[in-house]
Amino acid sequence: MSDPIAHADAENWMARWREGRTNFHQGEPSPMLVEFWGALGVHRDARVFVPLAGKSVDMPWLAERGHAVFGVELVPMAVEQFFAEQGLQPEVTQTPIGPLSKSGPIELLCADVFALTGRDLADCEAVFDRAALIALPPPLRERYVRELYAKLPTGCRGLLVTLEFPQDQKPGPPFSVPESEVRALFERDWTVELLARRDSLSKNQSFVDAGVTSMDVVVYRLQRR
Ligand SMILES: C[S@@+](CC[C@H](N)C(=O)[O-])C[C@H]1O[C@@H](n2cnc3c(N)ncnc32)[C@H](O)[C@@H]1O
Repeated sequence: MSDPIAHADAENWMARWREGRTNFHQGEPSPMLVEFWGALGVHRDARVFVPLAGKSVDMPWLAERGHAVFGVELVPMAVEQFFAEQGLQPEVTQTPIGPLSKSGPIELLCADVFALTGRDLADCEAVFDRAALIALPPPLRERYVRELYAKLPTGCRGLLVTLEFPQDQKPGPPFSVPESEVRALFERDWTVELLARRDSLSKNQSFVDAGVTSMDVVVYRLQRR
């Protein structure tokens, strides 16, 4: 990882997992996934890319709907915890960029997402991005969309979940990513449709405790042109 910002960010995530600072993790599938996945119209056997996957239970939820799931997560501890908590014993093979753990329809690659190639993503017909774009600081966000999303194939559909709150009231991650930034990042290559904007401050006590005065969760439907 030659980019110093990416390197510092990676170190930070390693430390978070080591120290158990993983309050982004949800024990239940993301409500926005459950509510809006159907709106994408992705067929059952489509392969779904889950970037910055953590140990998200959104992966088994997608697998239960018939999808093949391709998650990518940087931190080995997250990958180990995912399979242990799901009661699965994956088969592990080595790839040029990291170990790939596979159990049934779920593949979880332990690697830097920026190391993926177009070939790795060529057969992903959909992407689910929760706490991924918004986990990255501004310069990496730009790289993430321009480099990584650019490797997804034409016609690929995505569900993107973001947060919007006054960033000066609480430093990221997660970062507030306003609609204007989402459109500036994606609209060159992707059709962006806002599906929902919901007030979610009362569901995020740590933000209330930090003095944050407003917070929306925002969901977009993406389609690669
Ligand atoms: C905020 S968490 C969200 C995890 C998951 N999407 C969820 O909803 O629970 C972001 C995750 O991205 C991982 N991550 C950060 N930078 C990464 C990178 N460059 N490549 C792959 N994973 C990365 C972190 O280790 C962390 O598990």
